[in-house]
Amino acid sequence: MIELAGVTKRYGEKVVVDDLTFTVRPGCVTGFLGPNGAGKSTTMRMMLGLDRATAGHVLIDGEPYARLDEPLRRIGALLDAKAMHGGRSAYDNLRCLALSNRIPVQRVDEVLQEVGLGEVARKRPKGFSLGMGQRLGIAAALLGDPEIVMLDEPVNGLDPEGIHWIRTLMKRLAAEGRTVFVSSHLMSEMALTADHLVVIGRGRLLADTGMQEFIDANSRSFVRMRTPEPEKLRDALAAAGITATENPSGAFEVTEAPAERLGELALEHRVPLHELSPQHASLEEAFIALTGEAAEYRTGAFSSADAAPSAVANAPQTTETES
Ligand SMILES: Nc1ncnc2c1ncn2[C@@H]1O[C@H](COP(=O)(O)OP(=O)(O)OP(=O)(O)O)[C@@H](O)[C@H]1O
Repeated sequence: MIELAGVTKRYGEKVVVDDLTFTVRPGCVTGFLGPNGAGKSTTMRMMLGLDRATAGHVLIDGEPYARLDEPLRRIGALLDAKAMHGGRSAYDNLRCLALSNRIPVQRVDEVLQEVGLGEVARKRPKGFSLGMGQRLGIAAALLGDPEIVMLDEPVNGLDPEGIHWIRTLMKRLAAEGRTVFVSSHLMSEMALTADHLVVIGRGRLLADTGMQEFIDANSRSFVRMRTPEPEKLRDALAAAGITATENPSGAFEVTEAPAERLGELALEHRVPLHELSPQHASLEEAFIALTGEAAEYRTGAFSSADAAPSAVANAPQTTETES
């Protein structure tokens, strides 16, 4: 378990992590999301004692990282896959890590096999592809067989097979009762992997909630209807007291009634339908709706007005400007 209480990090005048309090629990995959520059890596570095918090504290299974006995056996992390010594073989990199952390050296072969680098164990990481480097970083994180695994953007550079592999690995680690904390910008991947989400924007906590609850709370579900006789559908809906919005392509969007009720209503009024489809928002839509205002760097293509109305209404206030 990882517990953060009031964790704040300032660089000069700039507050990059602002009073974060949340707990990462065992037995599930917790996704850590936030726009570029939100403070995710800084938070992870503070969890590992690599950066000192300006205020507040982080506890790893009840203790600060610095006080952990044999820390690699408690928490394994991938923060920067390029941190390996490029001139030393993959095997030697991990062997040094094992020896300095009193981890049996045979574990090196086990983890290299596990991440699919068994055949290149004697090769130097400087010749590795981005994906191979990520796998080696993950091998290092798993070396001590830790109860807590923390991965910063682990799918960076991985091909589809590699992405599938890391997803399966994280789910297995969580199913074994371990604590898995992972950051990623790939929303579709996160939606498939994480059970729980912690979302930050400009260093502040925006959400700490289950995956489905997050999507439900930050997006709008509706039923889309298309008909060649819009006048008739308008009348039928109005007669039933149901409000619909019509989008520029001519489709009707209804939030007030389920698809079953709308289908029956159309039948009753003899309105031909070309489409009757419930629409559920994706994690990506919910994420953009929640973090749009908090994004430090974004293109002009998105404004909060593009977000679903209910999504904007549900988002916490994040309108203060950065110092
Ligand atoms: N050593 C430092 N000195 C000053 N500012 C820093 C330092 N490290 C990070 N920052 C700033 O802190 C903010 C948060 O950075 P951080 O890398 O933690 O964000 P992130 O959420 O991981 O971003 P990304 O998704 O782009 O990796 C950024 O504005 C960054 O410029």
